[in-house]
Amino acid sequence: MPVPWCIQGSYLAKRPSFTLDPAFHAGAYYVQEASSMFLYTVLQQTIAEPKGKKVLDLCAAPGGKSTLLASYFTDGLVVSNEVIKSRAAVLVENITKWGSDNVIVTNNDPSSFQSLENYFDAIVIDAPCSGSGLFRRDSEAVKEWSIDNVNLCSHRQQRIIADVYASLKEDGILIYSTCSYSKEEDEQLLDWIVDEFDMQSLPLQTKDEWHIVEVQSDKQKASGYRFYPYLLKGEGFFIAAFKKKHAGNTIRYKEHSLTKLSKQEEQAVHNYLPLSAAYQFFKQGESIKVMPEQWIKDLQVLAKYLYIKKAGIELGAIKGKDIIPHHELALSLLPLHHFPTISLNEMQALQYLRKMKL
Ligand SMILES: C[S@@+](CC[C@H](N)C(=O)[O-])C[C@H]1O[C@@H](n2cnc3c(N)ncnc32)[C@H](O)[C@@H]1O
Repeated sequence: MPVPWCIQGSYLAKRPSFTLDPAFHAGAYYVQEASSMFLYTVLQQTIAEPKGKKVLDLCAAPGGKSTLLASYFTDGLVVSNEVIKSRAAVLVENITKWGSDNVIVTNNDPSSFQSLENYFDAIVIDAPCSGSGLFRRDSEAVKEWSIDNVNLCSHRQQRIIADVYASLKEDGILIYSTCSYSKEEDEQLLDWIVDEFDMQSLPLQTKDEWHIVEVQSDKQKASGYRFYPYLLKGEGFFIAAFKKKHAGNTIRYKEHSLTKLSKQEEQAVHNYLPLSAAYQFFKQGESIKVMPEQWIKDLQVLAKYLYIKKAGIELGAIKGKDIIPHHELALSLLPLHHFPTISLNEMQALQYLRKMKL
């Protein structure tokens, strides 16, 4: 059954064992909660032309929103950031499986983005929150809830937004969401955004049959959208969108240079993977990576200010005359038609994944 507010989403009749599905390991789909997928509708209504846009997913692990963004901004650049190191590793795994070549994963505190003034066309902040929206399915969330934690989360959310505000361009879109029902993290936070910054709330269109509840912030300055599990098929969720009214300073970004391939290496790699001129190869240590050429300059800028965990697709390494391919290449969405393929049944695919002999 389709998720009504996201064309790519489907409800499953029952939860299968994903770990026993080779397609799951290949990144053919990503398992995520239906309410969160409303992000797709928000994007459609606020960024009708995704081509060439740069978007930051600031609180990205484990990667649900980032996979959705990568599929929406196929001709754009997605910077997928997670501050917690262990969670950033899971994010890298999920983005690798998804296979998009236009995602850069970073592992930074939101304050690191302050130097990138006027840089992003859109920022998604799926904020760390007190989690009351998950009470129905997660008994731990009930035990951990306290009013002190709600206040702590609200202050943290303010700090996070303040940290990245400068990096949003004029007319840039800020999408803010939580999985909390607390007004301190939702409606009151929206008022705080309008009071504190040059931001205009963007009302969204919803269909009556979706049963999403539109709310006004306490001071009536902004619209927000609440998802209640007793009204729709999805968990508790809150989302709102804003547009930045005026630009900050225009600055010249510094760049970190990438290691280019030698002519010989370039030729060997091109023979192995004949991609069009729209792609550029570069080296990181022994590994050869590839990214759309149009984002290479941005990668150089981002590498100057941020800790890059992953950029583009890892092709493999050159060993003498051979190219030793990396598994990431097989998981990628790059055109790989010229490689020989063999068909496996489900059992063989699982055996392969368990590193057993076929
Ligand atoms: C709601 S989760 C994000 C879920 C993710 N967007 C998805 O769709 O899969 C919030 C994330 O914020 C991260 N986080 C925690 N403290 C943070 C902080 N101070 N600044 C930025 N992110 C933080 C958490 O580690 C967590 O990964």
